[in-house]
Amino acid sequence: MARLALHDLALAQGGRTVIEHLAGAFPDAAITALIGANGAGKSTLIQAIMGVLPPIAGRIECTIPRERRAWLPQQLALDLSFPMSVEELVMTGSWPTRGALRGYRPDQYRQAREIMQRLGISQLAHRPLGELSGGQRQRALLGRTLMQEAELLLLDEPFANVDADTVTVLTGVLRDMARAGTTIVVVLHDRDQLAALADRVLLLAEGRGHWHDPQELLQSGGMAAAPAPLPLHLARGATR
Ligand SMILES: Nc1ncnc2c1ncn2[C@@H]1O[C@H](COP(=O)(O)OP(=O)(O)OP(=O)(O)O)[C@@H](O)[C@H]1O
Repeated sequence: MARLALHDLALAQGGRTVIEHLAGAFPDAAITALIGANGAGKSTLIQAIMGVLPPIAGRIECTIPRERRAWLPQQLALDLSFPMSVEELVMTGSWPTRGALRGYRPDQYRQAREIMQRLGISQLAHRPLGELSGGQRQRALLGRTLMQEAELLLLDEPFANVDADTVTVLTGVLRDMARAGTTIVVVLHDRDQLAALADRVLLLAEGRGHWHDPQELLQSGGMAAAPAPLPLHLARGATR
């Protein structure tokens, strides 16, 4: 049985129903792309899976322990004025399992160094977060989830405002994480990114969810040619 499944789920925002009768399982050790027009409810579903938005009906079944669930919010949602270096941010990935007050072991520093190297940010280890570019910041945030050894990773538009090199690095790391067993759900808008990443697709439209095979969806013209966003027939179904 899949480690993350939705059962006749309904979600609301500000008293208005956004999604209804959503059911299905996210495949383990695989990447599911969450797509849909603006306002279709992608971020709402991510919030519900993370447990910060209670369902108004149905339920979310998740057997992955809370300390192994990680969430990369949209970049705009982050407060980066907090004085912290890249290395310190990556190290906080050990907090959910080890606690914030216990100090770090030498092997954890080693692990953080390996992660920063994998992400190409070793030279930025002692740089404050506030001085990073969008791409550098996104690499550091993904580094934190690697440190956490996340088994469920939710990402909300991780490629927005990042450079092409970062897209390549992040894509490789996400594929490796899925291969190693992580269940990944990623909000995407771009056809090329969907082709490069997705093993499965959950399309939200008209308040409902539709599961697709990515190749079938791409071949059927269900997504516009790159790099355009989703086609209008999907946007029309949005419930904003
Ligand atoms: N805090 C809130 N209070 C009231 N309504 C909200 C709130 N957050 C979102 N909504 C509404 O809920 C609906 C779904 O929003 P959501 O952010 O989940 O969409 P989305 O698919 O992630 O959109 P986008 O692609 O623009 O990020 C929209 O109609 C939105 O206006």
